[in-house]
Amino acid sequence: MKFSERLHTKLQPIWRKNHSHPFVVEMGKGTLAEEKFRFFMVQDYLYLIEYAKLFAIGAAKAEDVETMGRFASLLDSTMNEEMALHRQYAKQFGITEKELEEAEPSPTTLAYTHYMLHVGQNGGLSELLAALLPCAWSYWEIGRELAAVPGAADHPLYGEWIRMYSSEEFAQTAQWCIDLLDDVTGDASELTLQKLEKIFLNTTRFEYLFWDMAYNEAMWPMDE
Ligand SMILES: Cc1ncc(CO)c(N)n1
Repeated sequence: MKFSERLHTKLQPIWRKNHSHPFVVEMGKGTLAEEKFRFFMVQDYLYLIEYAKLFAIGAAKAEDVETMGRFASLLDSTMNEEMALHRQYAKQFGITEKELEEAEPSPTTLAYTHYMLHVGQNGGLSELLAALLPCAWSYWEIGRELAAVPGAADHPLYGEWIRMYSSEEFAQTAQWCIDLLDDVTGDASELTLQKLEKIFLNTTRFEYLFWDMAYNEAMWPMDE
């Protein structure tokens, strides 16, 4: 069994919880409150600034030119396509790019991005991939699931988001990360696989926290 299949099978219970989070479900139905989406967009922009750095670190850690080039293009598409979606939504909400960049990260955004960057900076390529894979993979699956809901992809506010994450290009990004992780773990020991599984589990859990944070618009509770 490929390592990615083992991860996907083993983590199905949490994976399902992520996909059935009210934020995700309501986005598909088109009933999600606009303020929750607005909160998510801003936090996700801050998240993506840090997430993109993982691709830069991946390029630096790549062991061949082809892999290095793929990381470079993932860095480019995250910053210039995925983040362009957020900038476009921000404009619609009357938030300037400066306000977007200078927004205060929520505790969950801080914890998630710092965990990923810690793993990416201190581990090898396989640790870095285990940390970033749940992000690309779960959004791809969520995009596809929501696109299958009749009318969801045409929703005036959420349709654009659904079309981005169910796009062929986003699918290719996720698939490339899956294949590379399988490739680099081809002859890894069971002990190594277990360590990687923990990292994948943690960022999968952080994905849940991120939906939950957005749904509850959760900043530091002691500041309220
Ligand atoms: C929190 C989060 N996870 C994954 C993605 C997909 O890139 C995203 N935009 N945000």
